[in-house]
Amino acid sequence: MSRSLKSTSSIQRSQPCRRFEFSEILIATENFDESLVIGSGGFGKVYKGNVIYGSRIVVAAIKRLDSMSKQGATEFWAEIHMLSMLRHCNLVSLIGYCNHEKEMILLYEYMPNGTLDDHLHKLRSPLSWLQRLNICIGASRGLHYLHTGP
Ligand SMILES: Nc1ncnc2c1ncn2[C@@H]1O[C@H](COP(=O)(O)OP(=O)(O)OP(=O)(O)O)[C@@H](O)[C@H]1O
Repeated sequence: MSRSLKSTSSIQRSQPCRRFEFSEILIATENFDESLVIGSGGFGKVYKGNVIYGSRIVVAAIKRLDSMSKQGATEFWAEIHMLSMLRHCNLVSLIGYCNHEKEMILLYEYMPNGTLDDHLHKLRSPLSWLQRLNICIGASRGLHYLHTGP
């Protein structure tokens, strides 16, 4: 997910991606309560939950690998290795991960404004052309950073 629709919170550049205990994930997701599911993708369900990060409590999007997913350990570790080195204001930050027995869980900074898809196709208030232009510029900056590196 790109971060063209900016959130108000931001993860500090200096904060590294950290390993979370499974017990922390269970608390944050209230034992993977369905009421906290905010979406679902190729990796699995995504939950919204509060976690302790550094000295703060932050809202996280918590992606839990589904055993039926075509993605697996290779994609999980690749995501951690790649995203833990990258920080850019137009990319969603990976804040941590949890690997416990067969559980593979990724924690990202929560984006409160929804997805670009929501704004283009689902929400009632249409984006202005200026907003669309700024989204294109932000996405391009994020992509440029991914191509050229930190
Ligand atoms: N950081 C986030 N903040 C808020 N909501 C998120 C975040 N990440 C994912 N979501 C929600 O979960 C849904 C699924 O996201 P996910 O990234 O798993 O799937 P995707 O974007 O379809 O990508 P893919 O299927 O290629 O993994 C999104 O559409 C969005 O609603």
